[in-house]
Amino acid sequence: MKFTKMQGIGNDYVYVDCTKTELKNASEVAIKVSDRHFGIGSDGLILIKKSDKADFYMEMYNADGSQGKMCGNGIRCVAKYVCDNKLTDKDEFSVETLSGIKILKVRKDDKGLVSLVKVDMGAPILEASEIPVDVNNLKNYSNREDKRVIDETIEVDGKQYKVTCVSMGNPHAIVYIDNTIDIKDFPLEEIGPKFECHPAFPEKVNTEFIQVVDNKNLNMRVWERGSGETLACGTGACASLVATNLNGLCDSNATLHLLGGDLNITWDKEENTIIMQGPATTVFTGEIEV
Ligand SMILES: N[C@H](CCC[C@H](N)C(=O)O)C(=O)O
Repeated sequence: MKFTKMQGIGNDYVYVDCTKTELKNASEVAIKVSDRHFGIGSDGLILIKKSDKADFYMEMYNADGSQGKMCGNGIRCVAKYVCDNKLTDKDEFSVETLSGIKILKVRKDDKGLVSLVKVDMGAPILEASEIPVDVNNLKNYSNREDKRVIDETIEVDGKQYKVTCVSMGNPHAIVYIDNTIDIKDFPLEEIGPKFECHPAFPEKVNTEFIQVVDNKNLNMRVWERGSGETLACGTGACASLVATNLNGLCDSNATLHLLGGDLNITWDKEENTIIMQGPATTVFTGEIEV
């Protein structure tokens, strides 16, 4: 199998061009190639396919073989792949995902290669049942009229946390940590998995831990459903901007500072859509027996 290894601010995936050939057992292949010792090493596998509703189709798998419905860092790399490999000559095009069709705009460098990608990530989903969140497994859910989950209480491993939940086509729980600690010292490996599999999240959850630096800058670490800690999560950055704005802690545009780099996120309230802008990088190409 020919592949291209790419990363979006350190969130790295193995990309396979399936516009002409099909890949069987993608879930098993995702587990194999993601292994950082016995495989290529990645946060998962992304297949680029033809679509009859958009210019391309992105099929995404986490490192544990589970299929993801949307991947923000991944879709930026899909945009770079299809342009740099001349699968399209457009600078603006659409990519179908399990969470709907996304519109992407690329910026190219002086060699004609994509350096920056702007993605219209669509509207944030805030109603508990659509995220989904089972509010019966939150502590004293406030029974908001709008059925949202904003600054509610969740008990994880006997400790209570305030949580705000947002879907960007995939579920996210956002938790705020105070600025007295260095975010790198937060015990993510211990707490992340307990959020991921908490009964409040029937489809599991991606969990972002946020420090509010000021109303234009947020520090973020993330424990991803199906992949564990990643250096960045595009949908998570979008969900975190929305959650933090809903909690009155940041503007509708902010820079998310992740371990792997920065993402600029805007919540266009008029259109009610989230715009994400960030880089996409090709690391190497290769072949592997699968
Ligand atoms: N783990 C996520 C998919 C990858 C999302 C992330 N890598 C991004 O950039 O949005 C899920 O199962 O919902």
